Amino acid sequence: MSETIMVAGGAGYIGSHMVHQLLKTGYDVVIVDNLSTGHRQAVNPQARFYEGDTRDIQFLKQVFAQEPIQAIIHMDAFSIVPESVGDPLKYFDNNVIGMIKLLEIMQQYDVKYLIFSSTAATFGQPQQSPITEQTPQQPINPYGVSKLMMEQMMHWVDQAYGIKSVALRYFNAAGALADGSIGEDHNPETHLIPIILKTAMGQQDTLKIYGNDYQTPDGTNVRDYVHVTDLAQAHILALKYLQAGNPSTAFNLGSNQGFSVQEIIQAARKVTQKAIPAEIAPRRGGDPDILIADSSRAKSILGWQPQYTDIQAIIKTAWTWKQKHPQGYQS
Ligand SMILES: NC(=O)c1ccc[n+]([C@@H]2O[C@H](COP(=O)([O-])OP(=O)(O)OC[C@H]3O[C@@H](n4cnc5c(N)ncnc54)[C@H](O)[C@@H]3O)[C@@H](O)[C@H]2O)c1
Ligand SMILES: O=c1ccn([C@@H]2O[C@H](COP(=O)(O)OP(=O)(O)O[C@H]3O[C@H](CO)[C@H](O)[C@H](O)[C@H]3O)[C@@H](O)[C@H]2O)c(=O)[nH]1
Repeated sequence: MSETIMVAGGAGYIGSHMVHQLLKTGYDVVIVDNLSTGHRQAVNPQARFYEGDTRDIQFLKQVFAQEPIQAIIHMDAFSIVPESVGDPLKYFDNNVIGMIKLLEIMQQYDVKYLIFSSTAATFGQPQQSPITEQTPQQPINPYGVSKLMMEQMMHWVDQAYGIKSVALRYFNAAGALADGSIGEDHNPETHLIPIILKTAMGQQDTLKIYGNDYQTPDGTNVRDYVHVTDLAQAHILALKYLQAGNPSTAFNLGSNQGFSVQEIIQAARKVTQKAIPAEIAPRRGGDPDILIADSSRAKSILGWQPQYTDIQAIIKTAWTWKQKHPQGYQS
């Protein structure tokens, strides 16, 4: 019998790719999602879907009473940096309380393995680049703080109850399944690549570049873009790592390459063959200058081998999704 894995947030952008990858690998999948930022249409029909909120322990009990869940992949959270700066309590409420309730249910139902979507935002404005797992975590926005608190809870519940976990600190998730059947659709969209592609499609006139006075070669923020299916694969490897009896830990997941906002726009112009008008706008709140991952530990310990190493190839998958779904999901 195949193992049953719960994907919390499985109707979201990264979650829907996670579900696809698990099903393709032969796992049995349960999705829990309240559709607050996810989409019904992104729910894979081969998985069993329970619509509800992870902060609702009665709802979680109903799910766990019915499903033989052996591990949780915890992707449900709010994750927009500038929004978290304006409304920190929204982030502490959803992210931190959601984690407490998921850990409670794991303890009650003796579920031993947790793989968690953490983030580069836990590092804040790091003093070193690229960022390793040894780099101090000093978040500079409420989103990053909420994720660091969640990582810290995982440490203590391992000590107390033996719940084993891996925190995967993604850098900037990008791209879509190569066939363009699922992809990124947030409303409002705040992420750079989908907004660039909206502009390429003519759905907005001009792309705003949030600041060109950062401490970077061209003054615009530098980020490390990692393909969403490569991220999904890392979770399966992390689960196997825990099931082999290895200790709880964290890994940084990125491409080890940094691209400025200007460089991403240039790459997208090449992929789409569109002009993509852009203008400099004031800084957005909470953006660190440069975030680049050192993912060598994930490669050596998990055997993670990202398939996408070229930024244009990553953008091309997002463009395929956008061309097939110009208005995103219908529901
Ligand atoms: N997108 C990135 O670049 C990035 C980078 C680092 C980390 N992450 C993390 O990865 C995870 C997934 O990100 P995403 O971009 O796919 O976001 P997303 O908003 O597309 O997906 C999150 C999903 O969780 C669901 N959800 C949120 N709160 C919930 C709750 N309380 N109960 C049930 N369902 C809930 C939403 O409806 C949505 O389907 C998040 O935890 C995010 O913090 C994302
Ligand atoms: O219209 C836009 C949108 C974004 N940007 C810039 O593009 C860069 C990337 O911004 P995104 O919003 O795409 O991504 P973030 O780096 O803010 O954050 C993302 O990656 C982080 C990890 O690095 C977090 O985990 C978070 O969940 C996820 O949203 C930033 O410098 C931002 O200022 C623009 O200039 N114009």
